[in-house]
Amino acid sequence: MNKRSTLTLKSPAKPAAPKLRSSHARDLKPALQTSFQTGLKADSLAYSLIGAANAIAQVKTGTNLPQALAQVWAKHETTPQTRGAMQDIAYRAMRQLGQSEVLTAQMAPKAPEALVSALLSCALALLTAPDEVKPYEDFTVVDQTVTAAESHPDTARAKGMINAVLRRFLRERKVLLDAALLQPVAKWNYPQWWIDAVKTAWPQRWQEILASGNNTPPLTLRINARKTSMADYLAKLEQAGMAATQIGPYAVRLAKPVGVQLIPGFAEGLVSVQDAGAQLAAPLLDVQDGMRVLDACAAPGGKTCHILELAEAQVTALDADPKRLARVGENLERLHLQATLKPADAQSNGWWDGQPFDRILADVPCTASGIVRRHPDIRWLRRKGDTLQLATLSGKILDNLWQMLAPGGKLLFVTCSLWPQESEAQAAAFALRNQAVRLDAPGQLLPVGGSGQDHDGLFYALFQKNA
Ligand SMILES: C[S@@+](CC[C@H](N)C(=O)[O-])C[C@H]1O[C@@H](n2cnc3c(N)ncnc32)[C@H](O)[C@@H]1O
Repeated sequence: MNKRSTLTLKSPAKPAAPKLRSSHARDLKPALQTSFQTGLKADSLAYSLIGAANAIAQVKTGTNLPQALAQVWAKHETTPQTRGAMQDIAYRAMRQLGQSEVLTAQMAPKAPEALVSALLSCALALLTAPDEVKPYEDFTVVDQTVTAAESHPDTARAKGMINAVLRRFLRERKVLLDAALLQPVAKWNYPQWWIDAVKTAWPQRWQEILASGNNTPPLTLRINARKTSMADYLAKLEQAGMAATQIGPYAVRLAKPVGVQLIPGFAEGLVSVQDAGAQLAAPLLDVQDGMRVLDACAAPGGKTCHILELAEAQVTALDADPKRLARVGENLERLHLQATLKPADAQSNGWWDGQPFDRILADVPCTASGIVRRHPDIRWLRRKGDTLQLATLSGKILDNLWQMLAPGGKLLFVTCSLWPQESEAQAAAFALRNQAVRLDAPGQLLPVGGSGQDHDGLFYALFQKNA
């Protein structure tokens, strides 16, 4: 039996009657019924909408979006197309969440329950998309959102309200949007504390930074210098009919993002996917053949592999998360490279053999506020206090690693943060505490567009230990 007929069998013509909760009282805040099978057709927009809404509702309770989507996919029948549609809707919804929630508050008679609110956010993200990238007709979105609502016990009672809200939005779109956009959270689509933090840190460029975080990211590749050259790989892309631009010594940006399975030479290890800003790390570390190198926060291994593509070094790749460390192993294998993998805490030295390292890369855990265009859920998951907590952890990691650096050796400190507390202030305090010599490095790279610039927000500081 083929996949399609399996789907049809599982999909009755009429949605199963939703089971309503015994209590619908708002203050009980019931857990989401994430496993409920809706009976919708897996290839319908309604199915994708309720799946995406489920993921968004989970993000609101603290799960990151990739994990939330993976959970939805694990519990519900999906095809690659359905997963693609759910993902697309969920990412759009995250990028527009501020606007959608303000619009919902304007139109809904009372605060909707979690899944209802998430479903409305998914629908509104589709309805407010600019015409040129609008994936569905407005009337289809409204009809399918109501069908989705009807199919699930957490939303069925709100079906009428959802219908009324979406139809009102279509009738009064301009007035409603004009009013909503007076609120910064709706205009910029970030929590207010985040907007304030960007304004404080980057008073001249805060608007550009916030706006760029709502763009969809490019697909940038890193050429494997061991296996190919920029000229040869660009020719290969041209042969494959894929338009691309060189945007760094090893960086190529594809005009149109595609799945990795469609990238020429990916499986053979000719290229990897890596942001152009992240590709600065390995060259800055200045690794020479034969050196002992520690990549202290290595997973998933983008920078580990780049280091090994540039030099025959003895690399130890450390990460506190063994599952993430396994991904370093997979990447090394695809690229035919070798490193010693250590699941361990970079704050301690219990795992260290006492032999100093010539180079240390400290790509420390941080708020990831510089990579929100790739991870639009981060802004809704983070809390203001996270910055200080993560800066304290990374300060401990840096001080510990410094003990393991050979005299004359170099340590490269990297974050993908926009907050100075995690980056420049941390670098300055570290240099002072350890009498580290500060060498030339880019410092803060802001994730703003412009000619020749297309990278995430990263911070680089390079230190040398006195010989
Ligand atoms: C920014 S990511 C590293 C990205 C990686 N360098 C790359 O280029 O692919 C930070 C990593 O630090 C790891 N981490 C967090 N706390 C750690 C600790 N105390 N010791 C070692 N690794 C840690 C996380 O598991 C995460 O994989």
